[in-house]
Amino acid sequence: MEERSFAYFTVKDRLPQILTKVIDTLHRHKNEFFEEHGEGVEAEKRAISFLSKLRNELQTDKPVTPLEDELPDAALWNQYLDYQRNLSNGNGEPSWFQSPWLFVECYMYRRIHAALAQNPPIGSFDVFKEGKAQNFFESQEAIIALCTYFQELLKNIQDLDEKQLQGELFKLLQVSLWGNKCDLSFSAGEGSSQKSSPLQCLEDMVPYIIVNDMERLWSLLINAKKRNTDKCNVRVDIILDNAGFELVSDLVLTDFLLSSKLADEVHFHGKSIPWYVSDTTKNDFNWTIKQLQSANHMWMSRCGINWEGNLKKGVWVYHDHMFWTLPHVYSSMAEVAPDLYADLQKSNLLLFKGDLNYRKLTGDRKWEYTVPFHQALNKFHPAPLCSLRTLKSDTQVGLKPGQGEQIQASEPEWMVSGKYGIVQFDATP
Ligand SMILES: O=P(O)(O)OC[C@H]1O[C@](O)(CO)[C@@H](O)[C@@H]1O
Ligand SMILES: [Mn+2]
Repeated sequence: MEERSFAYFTVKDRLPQILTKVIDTLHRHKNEFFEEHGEGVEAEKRAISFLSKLRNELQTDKPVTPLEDELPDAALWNQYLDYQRNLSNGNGEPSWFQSPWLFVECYMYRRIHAALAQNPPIGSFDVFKEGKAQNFFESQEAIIALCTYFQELLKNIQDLDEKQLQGELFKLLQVSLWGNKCDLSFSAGEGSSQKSSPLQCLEDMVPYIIVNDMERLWSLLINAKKRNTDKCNVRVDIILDNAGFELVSDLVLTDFLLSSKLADEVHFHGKSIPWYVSDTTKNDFNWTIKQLQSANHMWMSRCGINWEGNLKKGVWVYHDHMFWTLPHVYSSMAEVAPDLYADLQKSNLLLFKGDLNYRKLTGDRKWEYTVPFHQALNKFHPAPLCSLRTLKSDTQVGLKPGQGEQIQASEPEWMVSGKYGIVQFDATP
């Protein structure tokens, strides 16, 4: 990791802050563990000491050590660690600051998971749950605005012509894109909710979409719809990112795809363990739909009820595969998780949400800005795919010559501020 780079500051400042918050959260829940399980205080102490040790290893730049737990993915992690060691040319064990940013960040979340998973009865406690729920509640107004807009739209969706349908798709794509501003690892767990109405300022934000392939997405979807016969369903997959407002915006987008008959089934991919503070797990997914259902607002609860129905009917399917919480970049998916790769091949379109997914799609390298997206994907191509991401890390490809330099000149922080976004598509196999 380069000293004074964005990666360096993340590992030096942000990751220890996140660990401190996790420790504090466990402390605060001590009594609750006791009341729930009649025990748990010992487990909480053990987990805290494990986490303090982890924070110390990070802050004093100790070697990154193999995982010692027996969780199902431990062997794959340790193989990856071996591979990193070989890359460091026999210079011993790479330390936290000498290892790639993507790897150490993933590794930290995996160790947090181990601290809890190894300590029953608090093994399935999600240390980030509170923050995710808070983000949801603080975005209440925006969620109401979005659900209301969407339910109104559904009333006459059958009567919309192609142009109008395209316009609505573009709106909801943008809401889902900007929803990606609301993640919590970026702010080290400090609040980051959607405060204003998500639909109002879309027009003003168009200039900040620096790669905008929405037209190409539309062509793919409308052509698939026209070709569609009863026998062959159009399937869209969405690789989710953050819970809270972003998740609601993704659910609205995917409901639109079904309701407009641009798609027949949607598959969601979430994380199987708590990840990057705000990423969506199965619990968050179900919790969010339940919250909407029982909300004291007609259109919010209508959304929740419909979505529960979609899951029951099987037109919405939730998956979590351990691959999404491994450190591997996506060009190794075919080899490391061939079952997942084969499943994604059944899709007509893969939507990847968020910054971390983009880093893993592009191998998290410092590419020249003008390198084609297809090249950076490095043969990862299970199906046509699109990244919807606000820029929060210094990887960006597929720009026009001079475009990156021009933005850089007026806004040095453009790659990490979350202010710019992309809708970047690649369909070539
Ligand atoms: O939720 P997102 O969009 O994947 O963003 C998470 C991003 O925030 C960061 O944690 C900021 O460092 C990045 O590591 C990561 O890419
Ligand atoms: Mn995230």
